[in-house]
Amino acid sequence: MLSNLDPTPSCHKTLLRSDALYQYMLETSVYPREPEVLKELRECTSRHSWNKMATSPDEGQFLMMLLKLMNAKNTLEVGVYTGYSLLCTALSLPSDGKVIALDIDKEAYEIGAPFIVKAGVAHKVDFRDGPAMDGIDMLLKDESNHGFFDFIFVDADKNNYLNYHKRLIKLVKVGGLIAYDNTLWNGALVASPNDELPKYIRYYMDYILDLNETLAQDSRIQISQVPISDGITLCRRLI
Ligand SMILES: C[S@@+](CC[C@H](N)C(=O)[O-])C[C@H]1O[C@@H](n2cnc3c(N)ncnc32)[C@H](O)[C@@H]1O
Repeated sequence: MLSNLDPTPSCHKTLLRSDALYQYMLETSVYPREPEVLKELRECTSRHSWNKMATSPDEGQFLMMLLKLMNAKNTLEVGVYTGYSLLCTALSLPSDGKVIALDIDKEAYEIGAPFIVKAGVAHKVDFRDGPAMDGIDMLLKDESNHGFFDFIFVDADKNNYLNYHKRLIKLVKVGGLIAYDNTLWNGALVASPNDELPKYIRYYMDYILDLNETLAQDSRIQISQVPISDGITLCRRLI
């Protein structure tokens, strides 16, 4: 199931970089180190109409670095699409690691699933079809999941990010990370009121503004907003 909102602009670069510089970075330090199976998944996804939603390869490389540095073992992903970030995660976990992956779009997940199998990491992936809020509430019901996750990646319905945050802060362990994607929202956060913005950018903009302000005030977390891709805010749980 895919949303009706217009996905026109590329989320793969922030306004901070020129196209040429971004291309240079991809060709010099990202593509040469991108595992073959991720490349194949990216190429397969590029034929899909909503391919701009996929996590960019530079952001994927960054997530893989983070997961390795943290020795992450138990992770949760909210918003899978065809699974680029999911496969980055599964490739970075130890062989007994697990990623629970929540999405309402099983059809998109199934496009990427063969690449997860090909990579030999399917045993680490637990895909759960359905609204992410239900999946998260289900996890919360079991107290053994509280403070269980090393890393949580959130890349789904932006209007719910703050509702997710209220819940996810209980699921991530103290010292663990929640990463919210698209927190620079294609640069629209600083657009002037007269600027023409695609419908879906305008629709979610206030939610992202609210999220950014709320995270900045939340004393339970340390934050770092990283201007990679469309912006990712890392929240390390402190208490
Ligand atoms: C930006 S894409 C995720 C991209 C993905 N991380 C990747 O690397 O390709 C957003 C995804 O969130 C999913 N989504 C949107 N609303 C959702 C909801 N309420 N519950 C679960 N998934 C949702 C969409 O189906 C879509 O696949």
